[in-house]
Amino acid sequence: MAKSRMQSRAVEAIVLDEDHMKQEEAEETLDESGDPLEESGRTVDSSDEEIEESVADDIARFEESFSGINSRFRLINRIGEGTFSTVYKAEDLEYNQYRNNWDIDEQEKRKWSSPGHRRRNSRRPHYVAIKKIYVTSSPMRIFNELELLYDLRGSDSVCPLITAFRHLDQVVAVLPYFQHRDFREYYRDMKVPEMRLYFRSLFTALRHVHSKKILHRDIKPTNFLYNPAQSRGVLVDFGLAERLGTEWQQCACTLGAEERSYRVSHSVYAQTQHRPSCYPKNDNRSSRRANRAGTRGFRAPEVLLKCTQQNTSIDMWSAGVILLTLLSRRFPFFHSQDDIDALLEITTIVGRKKMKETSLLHGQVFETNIPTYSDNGHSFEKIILWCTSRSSDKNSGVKKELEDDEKEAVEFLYELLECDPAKRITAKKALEHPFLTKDYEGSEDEDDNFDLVDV
Ligand SMILES: Nc1ncnc2c1ncn2[C@@H]1O[C@H](COP(=O)(O)OP(=O)(O)OP(=O)(O)O)[C@@H](O)[C@H]1O
Repeated sequence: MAKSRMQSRAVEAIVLDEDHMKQEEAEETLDESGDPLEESGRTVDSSDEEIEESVADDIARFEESFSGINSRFRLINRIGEGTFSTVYKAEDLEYNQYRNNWDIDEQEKRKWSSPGHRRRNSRRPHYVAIKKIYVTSSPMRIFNELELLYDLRGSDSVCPLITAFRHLDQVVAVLPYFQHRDFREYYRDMKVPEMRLYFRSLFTALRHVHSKKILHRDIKPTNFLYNPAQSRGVLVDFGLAERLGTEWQQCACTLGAEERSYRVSHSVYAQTQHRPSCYPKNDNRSSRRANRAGTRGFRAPEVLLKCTQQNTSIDMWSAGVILLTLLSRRFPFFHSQDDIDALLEITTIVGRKKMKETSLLHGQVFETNIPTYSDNGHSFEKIILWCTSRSSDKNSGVKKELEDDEKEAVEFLYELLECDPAKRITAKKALEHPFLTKDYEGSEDEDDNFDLVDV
């Protein structure tokens, strides 16, 4: 009888011993995920294509250093290189020895095949993605990723963990290989009806993740492997994901409106409002600490403002940045060097007034002496028209407008790129939004069977 890998192998394979745990002290503290421009994000779909010599050398080194990997997998190519890992495509040589509940395609085929055929072992090659997590990652971080992936099993839209192995200090995670197209190949010409399909798939994944009270924290195109031909994508890379409520400390954003405004009106900031901006010479307050992990350009305002009670809505903001990218045909849309830059980029759009309000919401003060920021910012309609070279011509008096379906997309965009996390749309509600329900006959996906918790 075939064994299920998750039950029989992963658990015994991942033994992060005490010595290994101690390495945590030497942990790298990198919390910035890959640059959206620099990531390779390539997927090579034909399995036996010529590979570069440097890739072949890299594969040979990996096979040599990870004893036994050759007997289980035939490494084919390097398909991704991120900040925390290198991902290889490989053929699973032991496929027929296990129960492969994760293999939806195979299960679908078996469902329709004759009983005799069903008993026979599958002869076609089965591909997996082997994620070699860099040894500089802390054992806790690796364990966290594997544990969350295990908790998220059972959803079509989250790339499941098949198994994982450790050899000395090297950990590899084995995932089903998901054929997808590189975002850079289609973001310039994706039509609005295709965007509806893309986001239906993305929010189905996020609804599942959020229903388990997990924040992904790194939503960006390269972490959502989308196959336009199947209108289906899967979420990958839970390396920065965390459970809701991890290391929370009270932030002003969760106070009632009355209490918050009382605190603001009695703050040091309020007392210095009528004087020119001044700052204490020796400020002995400890600086605020909050999880800022994520990728530049995709971080929500509350992450940049170091909110200490971040929740699943940070992923909805990042999804909004993807929609803005698709509508504006600009990738990456935001290209900040640091958090201050990132806040200023958002301020350019939402305006100075909104950014001040958003900052106060989290007990922070936003001041800028850059004169070009307007108080009210610019509408997304205007920005999209600018970005797609459709600005109105003042001389000829021709006023350009967005197409009707783009206007619907923009309405949805405002719900995603809402600065106040409490008002931002949830994944569950997003799937009920007219932008995503239009022309869509009910949902048949298995994710509907999960207990949903509105967060
Ligand atoms: N299951 C999979 N099937 C196909 N390709 C995959 C799979 N998992 C990962 N990849 C490819 O590898 C790339 C890197 O994977 P992943 O994001 O998990 O690594 P990472 O080191 O955490 O990356 P980053 O620094 O971008 O966050 C992906 O963008 C994708 O192109």
